[in-house]
Amino acid sequence: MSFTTLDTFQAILARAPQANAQSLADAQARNALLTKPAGSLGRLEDIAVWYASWRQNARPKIEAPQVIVFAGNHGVTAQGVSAFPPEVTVQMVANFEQGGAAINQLSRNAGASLSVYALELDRPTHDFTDQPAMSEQDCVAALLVGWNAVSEASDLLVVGEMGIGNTTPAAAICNALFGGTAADWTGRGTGVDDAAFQIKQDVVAKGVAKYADRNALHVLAALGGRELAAMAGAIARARVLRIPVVLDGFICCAAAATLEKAQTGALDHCLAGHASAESGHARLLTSLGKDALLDFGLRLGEGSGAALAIPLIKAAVACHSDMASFAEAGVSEV
Ligand SMILES: O=C(O)c1ccc[n+]([C@@H]2O[C@H](COP(=O)([O-])O)[C@@H](O)[C@H]2O)c1
Ligand SMILES: Cc1cc2nc[nH]c2cc1C
Repeated sequence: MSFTTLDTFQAILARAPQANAQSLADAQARNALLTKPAGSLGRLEDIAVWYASWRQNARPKIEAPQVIVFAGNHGVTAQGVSAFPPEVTVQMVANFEQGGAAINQLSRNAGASLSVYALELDRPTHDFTDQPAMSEQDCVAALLVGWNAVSEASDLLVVGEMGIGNTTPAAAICNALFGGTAADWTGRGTGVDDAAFQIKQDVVAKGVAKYADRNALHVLAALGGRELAAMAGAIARARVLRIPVVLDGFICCAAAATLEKAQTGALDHCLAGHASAESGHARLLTSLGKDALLDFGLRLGEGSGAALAIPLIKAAVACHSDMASFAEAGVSEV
């Protein structure tokens, strides 16, 4: 299964598998037998049952989490919307490859594999205040990088990104998809000063005025970037493979939102790993109906907040699958 146009990609979303109702019921039944007062593991119980329903297994394990970081460059940086120069994207890719970035440590800590895909860094997207950031063909190519990056052997997926300037396309996508004003969705990203922050809001408003009337996947092409499209492609492939996904911060969730807008329920296999400090992320999580697992004030990207949540999800599944029942342990029930 693959695709060559945004329409055929959208058709894949429409046919994607749902959670398995029988595994959900079986996991709920198992949860009720475990040696703990009913409900005493709180959200850990909900996470484990949800995970079981996607894996079609009432007693699942997490043994092969995968973290994938996609990197892209953005023509819109010419407008002065980031606190850092665009060369930092390729420099950070080298840092990922040398093991020196936060995501290297967080992936290792979580027992996850890490792979990095640099998407045509020497060919930035177009400045969307001038013309669509990507052609349909460019967007499909980036979606396919993400689609093909997901390992069939993975049992939990984190997608992250690196791209100087990419909080601007993320804000523009959110504004186009969910309405409101540019100020509702625009934050300070890597830490822009007041003057650049004003420019950034104007840039977002300009892009939204041009392209907000398009359907969600065409909004991704016109206002997004290659690493955002690659994240969307990977999240969609994970759905087809029944691999649960942990969403990261503002940019990751903006990319994911294009799937949800294209096909309601397209993110049912996803948890929100954390609430980013980027203003706009809280509103985005509310719009997506997701409640973040962690709220640690992170605003790094790279998949860092989602990777930090992997051990929590592993803990939930370990309790669910490996605890003894009251009968097995000889513990009296009420
Ligand atoms: O994940 C987030 O919520 C997040 C919030 C702010 C910044 N970032 C990271 O910072 C970069 C984008 O910031 P900016 O200011 O260049 O648009 C990009 O590499 C992201 O990974 C990430
Ligand atoms: C140094 C640096 C590291 C990053 N990681 C993700 N986005 C980033 C942005 C900068 C500027």
